[in-house]
Amino acid sequence: MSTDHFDLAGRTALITGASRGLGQVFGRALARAGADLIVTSRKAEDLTPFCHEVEAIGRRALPLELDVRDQYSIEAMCKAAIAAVDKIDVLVNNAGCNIRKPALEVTWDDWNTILDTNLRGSFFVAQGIARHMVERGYGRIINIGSVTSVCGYAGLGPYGASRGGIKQLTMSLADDWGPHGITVNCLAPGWFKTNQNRALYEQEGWVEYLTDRIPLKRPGKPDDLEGAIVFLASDASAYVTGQTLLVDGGISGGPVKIKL
Ligand SMILES: NC(=O)c1ccc[n+]([C@@H]2O[C@H](COP(=O)([O-])OP(=O)(O)OC[C@H]3O[C@@H](n4cnc5c(N)ncnc54)[C@H](O)[C@@H]3O)[C@@H](O)[C@H]2O)c1
Ligand SMILES: O=C(O)[C@H](O)[C@@H](O)[C@H](O)[C@H](O)CO
Repeated sequence: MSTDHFDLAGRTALITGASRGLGQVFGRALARAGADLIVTSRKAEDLTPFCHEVEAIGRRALPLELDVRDQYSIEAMCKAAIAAVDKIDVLVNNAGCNIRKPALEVTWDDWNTILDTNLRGSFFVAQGIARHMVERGYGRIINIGSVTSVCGYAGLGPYGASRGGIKQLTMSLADDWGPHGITVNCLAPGWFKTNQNRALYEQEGWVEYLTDRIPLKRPGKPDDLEGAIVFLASDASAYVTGQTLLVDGGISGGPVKIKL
C-alpha cells in the first residue's frame, strides 16, 4: 500500500475541545498530514494561539465556539462549520471532562456534567456533522474514548460509563452510517499527562505506579497518538469501522489492577 493513503491534503477536519491538551495533539497531527482544520472551544479566543500554529504549518484553521452541553450551541456550530467550508471530511469528537470521586460521593450534578459532556455532546455533534457527511456520501468520525471504555477503575464510575458508552455508540453509528460511506471509530488513549489528569501526575509515586502497570514501561507521549489519529482519519482505514483502537502502551491488556 502506498503511503499516499495516509495523505490528508485537501481534507477538512473538525476537532472539538481544541483549546488545549489532546485536542491540539490530534489537530497538529492532522494538519501535518495535510488537513485544514475547524477547531472549537467554549471561548473562540482560547483558540487563537493554536490557529496561528496551524497556519504556520501552512494549513487553514477556522475557530468556532462550541459548548457540547448546550443543544443550541451544537446546532449553531454545525451550521456555521458547514456554511464556512465546501466539505467536512473528518470529525474528531474530543471535548470531554472528568470529575474523579469515590462512587459514594458522586452527586447528581457530577453525573450530569460528565455524561452530558462526554456522551450526549459527542452524539449530537456527530449527528449534526453526519447530516452533511451523509449528503456527500463520505466521512470519517473519530470518537475519543479511553482505557476506561474497556476497563473499570474505582473513582471513575460516571466517566467510565461515558467512555464505555462512547465505545458502544461508535459501533451503533458505524452501522447507521456505514451505508452512506461514513466510518465511525473510537480512538481510546491510555493515561496521558494533560489538564484532565494533572492532579494524578502531581501525586508522589504516581508515574512509577502507572509505569509498573504498563507493558511498554512508560507513560504515553503526545506523539504516540499521531499515527492512530491519521490512520483513522485517512483512506488507510477505509475498511475499518465500529472499532475501538486502544493507544495505551498495553495497559488495558496488561496487569491493570494486580501485579503477579
Ligand atoms: N489525558 C488522557 O489521558 C485521556 C485519556 C483518555 C481520554 N481522554 C479524553 O481526551 C479528551 C481530551 O482531554 P485532555 O486529556 O486533552 O484534557 P483537557 O481537559 O486538557 O481537554 C479537554 C477539552 O475539552 C473541552 N471541554 C470540556 N467541556 C466542554 C464543553 N462542555 N464544551 C466544549 N468543550 C469542552 C475543554 O475546554 C478542553 O479543550 C477528553 O474527552 C478526555 O476525556 C483523555
Ligand atoms: O481524570 C482521570 O482520572 C483521567 O484523566 C482518566 O480519565 C484518564 O486520563 C483516561 O481517560 C484513561 O484513559
